[in-house]
Amino acid sequence: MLTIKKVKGHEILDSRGTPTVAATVELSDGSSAWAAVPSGASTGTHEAAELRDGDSGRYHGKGVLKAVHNIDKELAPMLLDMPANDQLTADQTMMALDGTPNKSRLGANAILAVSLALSRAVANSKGVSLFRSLNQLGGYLLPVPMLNILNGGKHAVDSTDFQEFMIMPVGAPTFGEALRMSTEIFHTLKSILRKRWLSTNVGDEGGFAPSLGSNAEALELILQAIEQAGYQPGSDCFLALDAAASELYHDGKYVLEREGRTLTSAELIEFYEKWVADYPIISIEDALFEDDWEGWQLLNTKVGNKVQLVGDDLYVTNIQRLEQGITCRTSNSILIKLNQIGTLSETIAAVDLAHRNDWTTVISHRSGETEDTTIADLAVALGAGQIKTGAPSRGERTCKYNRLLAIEAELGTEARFAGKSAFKHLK
Ligand SMILES: O=C(O)[C@@H](CO)OP(=O)(O)O
Ligand SMILES: [Mg+2]
Repeated sequence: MLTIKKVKGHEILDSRGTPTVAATVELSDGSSAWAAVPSGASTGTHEAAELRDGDSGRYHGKGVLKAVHNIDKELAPMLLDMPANDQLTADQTMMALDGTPNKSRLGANAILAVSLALSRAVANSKGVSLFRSLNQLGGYLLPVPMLNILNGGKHAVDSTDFQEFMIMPVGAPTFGEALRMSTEIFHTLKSILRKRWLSTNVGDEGGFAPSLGSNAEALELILQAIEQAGYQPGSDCFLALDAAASELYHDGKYVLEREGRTLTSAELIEFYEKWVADYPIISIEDALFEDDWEGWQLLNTKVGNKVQLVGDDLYVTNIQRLEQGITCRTSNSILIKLNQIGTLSETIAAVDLAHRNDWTTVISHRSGETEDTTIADLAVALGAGQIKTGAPSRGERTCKYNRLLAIEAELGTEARFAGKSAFKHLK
């Protein structure tokens, strides 16, 4: 029987230059693998608890070093000699050892690093790519990329209120063509910004972060870029947003600083209704505050049949919150982030639950990333249909897109691009 022989934690740096956790797992047949855990800036309150050092970059010994210590001294001895092929038991063993509902004792980041390294080591032992090792569907669907080409909110200083203005090249025939189309639009946007003397410096996720007077201006600029690059907005390429509205929510209202406006939940919903009518928007993520369940319900009744409504901070990849969302019909889609929940098994369970209920899923990076490309394989393995992993301008983002290109090449004629089929409301 293939068993776990060694588990080791490491401290590494993420793309913001802050410490993060990685782990190596070795198996009895000599196979081994490494995996790293990213970090968020606009984190949801209900996410699993990580052991981190904060944004100051100063080490206080309680954060990542503690997580690494927990891997070496608690998780490693517990997992030693356990069967390697049983991911669920390994994950459940780590959760039981942690003993808290939100993984706060050992750290969700410590547990996730080991969980992912184990799955990668098993794929190496089988001699197959991770997406094949994790696939239970029998077919391979390449995701539509959701590229954040204009960064605002907590990911950039002095830009837009809304955090992410994204493009989705839904009309492309293949993943490779979708990526080519997106990079053409990205470079065209750069030249449009330059001509207007607007900044072309990039934010945390690689998108531009110009200082703009309104949020709508961001949409207008991107629409121009799509057209100037030679594509048709609303058929070749759509717009997508992540408002990250929990960050805008203060004392029960939503503050749009760039526009000097403070809106109630109902007013913000009207704002979205108008945008959905005026612009080719295919998806809105975190449109409202993470605990504004009633607002989400109302929004879903108003525009849920015209646009994908994605819950990120709202569900935090957590089965219980997702179940509540399905019951209350708060949206029609969920963002999936491994480190919001802390194990591979729970992440897969959340995707399965969403798909069984005819919801769409978007596999996502974090704003503080690493070179780890697991999410690219996961998106294909689970047939998610969509992946969100930033702009094509920073290595920690392009490595995920490049991994998808490699997967597409490995699959050859077996590869199918999700395109329009990834969206229920376009069918
Ligand atoms: O809000 C989000 O969706 C993410 C990723 O884009 O940002 P962060 O990792 O900062 O939470
Ligand atoms: Mg989000």
